[in-house]
Amino acid sequence: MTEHPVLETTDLTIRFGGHVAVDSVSCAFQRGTLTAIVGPNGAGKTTYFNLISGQLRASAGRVTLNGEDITRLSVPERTERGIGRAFQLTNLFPNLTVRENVRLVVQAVSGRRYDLFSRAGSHVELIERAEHVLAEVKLLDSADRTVAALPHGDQRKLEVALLIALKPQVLMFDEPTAGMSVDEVPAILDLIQGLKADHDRTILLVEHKMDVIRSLADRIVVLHNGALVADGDPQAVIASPIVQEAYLGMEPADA
Ligand SMILES: Nc1ncnc2c1ncn2[C@@H]1O[C@H](COP(=O)(O)OP(=O)(O)OP(=O)(O)O)[C@@H](O)[C@H]1O
Repeated sequence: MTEHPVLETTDLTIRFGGHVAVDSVSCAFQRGTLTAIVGPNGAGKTTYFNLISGQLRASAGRVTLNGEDITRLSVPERTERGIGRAFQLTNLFPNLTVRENVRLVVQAVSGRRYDLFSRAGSHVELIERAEHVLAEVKLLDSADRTVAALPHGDQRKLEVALLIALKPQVLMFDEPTAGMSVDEVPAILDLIQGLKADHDRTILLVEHKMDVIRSLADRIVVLHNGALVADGDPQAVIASPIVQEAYLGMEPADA
């Protein structure tokens, strides 16, 4: 029996004036999967993400999380329910250390969710939880450095750390390797690969780079002109001539 999807969009649509940027997209995301959302520039990928995370409000259709309709909820309300989006965090404290930044988020989440259960929110447990998050993103060695002194790649890792400290059910990455130098890319890919080890997580990834998609995705969804035009197993989607030529701009030989 198939599990109920964690996240689902149904006929999700947004119009900007006369332009339909996301066009009646129906798609369900299962727990424990990583889905890459691909398509040419302007296909509607980021807009689709914005509709899921709440930065934009839909013109029609709905978004549900564990069956609850969240279409009209604000970004913080969606975050609270478990939608986490990486690289959108503006709340890094540059003059605090990596560890202090992580502890602040862990503490804030703890206060939010466990305030009546003092044991769960005890000081020792918060510290341990922060160390666990730091270990997961492989930042223990840099934990005492101030954020301002971190290399760019480590700042990205810290952003992932703050995301997972929020304990989201759905983790969204919009071009996580964009702007990275070639030597920084493998670490962030390893990190995202590692996030899949926790099978409670559902990961959505917007990405252009085929090698990244190939190494991470369990499934590929293709958007074109705002509409969902292909959805399935990565190999099959990548190999399909229509997708290669029309939507990914590749020659079949590149696959
Ligand atoms: N706030 C907005 N107002 C008007 N048009 C918008 C707005 N946001 C996006 N669009 C339009 O919607 C379409 C989809 O844009 P979107 O950024 O979602 O595409 P994308 O697939 O993420 O592209 P890219 O790969 O280049 O990032 C584009 O035609 C874009 O110009």
